[in-house]
Amino acid sequence: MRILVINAGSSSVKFSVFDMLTGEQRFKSELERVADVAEAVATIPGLLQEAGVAEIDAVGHRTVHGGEQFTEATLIDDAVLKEIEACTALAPLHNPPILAGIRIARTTWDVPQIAVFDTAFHQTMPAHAYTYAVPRSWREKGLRRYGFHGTSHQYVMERVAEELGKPASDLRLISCHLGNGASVCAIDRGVSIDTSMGMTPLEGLVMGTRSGDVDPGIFHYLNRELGLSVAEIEDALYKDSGLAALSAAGRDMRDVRKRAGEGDADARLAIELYAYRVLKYIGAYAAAMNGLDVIAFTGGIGENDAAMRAKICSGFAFLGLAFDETRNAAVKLDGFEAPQVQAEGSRIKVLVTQTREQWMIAKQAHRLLQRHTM
Ligand SMILES: Nc1ncnc2c1ncn2[C@@H]1O[C@H](COP(=O)(O)OP(=O)(O)O)[C@@H](O)[C@H]1O
Ligand SMILES: CC(=O)OP(=O)(O)O
Ligand SMILES: [Mg+2]
Repeated sequence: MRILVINAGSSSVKFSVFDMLTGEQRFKSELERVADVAEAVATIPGLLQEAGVAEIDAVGHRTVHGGEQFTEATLIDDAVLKEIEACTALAPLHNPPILAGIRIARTTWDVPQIAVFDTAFHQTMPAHAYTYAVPRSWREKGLRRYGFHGTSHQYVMERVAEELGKPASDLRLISCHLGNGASVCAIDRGVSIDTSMGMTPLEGLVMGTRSGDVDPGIFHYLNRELGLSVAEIEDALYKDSGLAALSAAGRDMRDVRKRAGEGDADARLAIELYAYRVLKYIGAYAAAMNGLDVIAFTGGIGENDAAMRAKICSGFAFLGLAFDETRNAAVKLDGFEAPQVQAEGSRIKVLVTQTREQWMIAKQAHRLLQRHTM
């Protein structure tokens, strides 16, 4: 059984082919800043042919928004496609390219296509975490927090549990997925109980081009004072905010770091603000779980930016986190390892690991197909 996975995120499209019998990755391709996901998908059959893996048994699609209707991996048919389309308004940056990918994949590979949802893992959140305090008639329209990056947070949970030799049900874990999009998730004994993204992937942390939390009061203010429409404001909060707005270095943390190193005050503030927002969420989630055993970092920034991890973790000495700067600085991930970077005797453990969204998607798709053929 060979599964092709398509992961269309906000800053890249990642393709992988896995042999499910051995778990081996037979093909991998990552395209950055893709203008047209359908076009990117169209190049894949040729690349698979070259790699000698042209025969595909199923396609797994990372699907960002599944609303309330999808709580697990789902076989895509016309009706499911329509339901995913209905969630598009909730993730305007993510769902359209994903849908384009699904449509072309269905015509390219005549095999089962499975949607695996970013939102599914967070369907365990209690009402007090997912409800917005807004009029009932709005809430009846689906206005609530959903959360994203669930596939990544779930992988991190499993990997951390494996590394520590304890079941996830024994751990209070905060997973920090710091990529181009970024979110923090409170995983209380194996279950997502809160996460920083909300109804859309706009809430929460400072991201590459997204603002994260802002006061909803800015909408009317900007409309009144600058004559901006609601659509223009939303567009700017998604695409012209975050790191990209804070300094002239743009959305890539590597460039922000470089400028900050040259003494640029805006870039320094961007880093400060980024770390502070993550720290605030970790503090809140430690309280929400009545304690904290592990902080885990993943995503491009979480995996690679040792100084960012150090800055965030420096805020938790009061909870018994003793950080090992040397171990942290030495982390260089090139596989599935999950090094620990706390000092000896630290009450809170800190792990760093590469996320494996594509592998998780393949596994869930595989499990679904096995259930269907039994
Ligand atoms: N060595 C590094 N130091 C700091 N940031 C890094 C480093 N390598 C990658 N990043 C950051 O990771 C982000 C992309 O993360 P990634 O998880 O690959 O994104 P995506 O959300 O598209 O999946 C970018 O902001 C990039 O700057
Ligand atoms: C939901 C989300 O923000 O995804 P990504 O980080 O891939 O953009
Ligand atoms: Mg991503």
